[in-house]
Amino acid sequence: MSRIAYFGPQGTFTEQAARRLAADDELFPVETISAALTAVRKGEAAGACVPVENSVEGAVTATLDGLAEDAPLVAVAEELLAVHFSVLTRDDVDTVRTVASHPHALAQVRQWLAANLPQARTVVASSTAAAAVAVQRGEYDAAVAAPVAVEHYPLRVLATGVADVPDARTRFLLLRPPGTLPGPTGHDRTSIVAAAANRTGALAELLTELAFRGINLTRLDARPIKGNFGLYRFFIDFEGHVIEPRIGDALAALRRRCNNVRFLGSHPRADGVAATIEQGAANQDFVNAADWVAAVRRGELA
Ligand SMILES: O=C(O)C(=O)Cc1ccccc1
Repeated sequence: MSRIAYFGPQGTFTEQAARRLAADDELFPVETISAALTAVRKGEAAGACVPVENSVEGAVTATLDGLAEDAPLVAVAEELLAVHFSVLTRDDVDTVRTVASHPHALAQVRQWLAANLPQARTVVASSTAAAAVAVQRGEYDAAVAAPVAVEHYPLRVLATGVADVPDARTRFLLLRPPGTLPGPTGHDRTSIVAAAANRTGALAELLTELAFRGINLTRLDARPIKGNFGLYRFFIDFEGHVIEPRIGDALAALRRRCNNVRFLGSHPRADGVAATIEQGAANQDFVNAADWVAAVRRGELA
């Protein structure tokens, strides 16, 4: 049994994801995403569970920035959670004047708040569960939190199943130090981050290397490189596993074009969607083509 840090405190959506991703491990909460990554880098945790993207608000920037900087970590598994919120308050609150939550949660209930608590001001908390703690302490009137939060923080449930977008989902990663990779399944995702050069077509060249090999992208995010205004890192997720010939070939090409490519992991997709294989771009096509070149070099074929 190993120790896994998760973005807490207790009762976050991330804790629920961690329970699924590391069911046999000892989980412990930390206050920020950055602290979860640091715990792994310092060897205080064998892994970390953090949110990475959301179908309504997009990237979780603390996770992306944390993965691009400092010692490398790799994603070995992911989990997808359907996200519906509960709105929690204290018994002594008559009128809700302040509503606290994680920025991604507030963004997903904007319309509900406008319709149901129009008088309330929103306040950002470090996580949904941290907002529940703050309400319990009397700092704010209500929290937008995960349904499980009431099991940890005895608050009054004002509303359940709150979500402006009914099928909103958040994806979470289990991150570990570089080591053994999970095996390929046919429904994998590979993630990289690269700082494309600041010249015409640099990003297009990276993407073209993937497109040429029939590799389907699943996400593209840009993040500023701090301290270098106007320069960006690109986080690129695509179908496939680094062990596959077509993916290995693409990664080698990206590395040729850009020597700061960082590999962020290959692992099974939580939604089980199988990789798209384009005509002439199956792994066997890559193997056959390499064999053909080898035969030509041996002088056996022309
Ligand atoms: O704050 C939490 O509970 C988290 O785990 C982050 C988050 C916030 C909003 C939606 C999904 C995950």
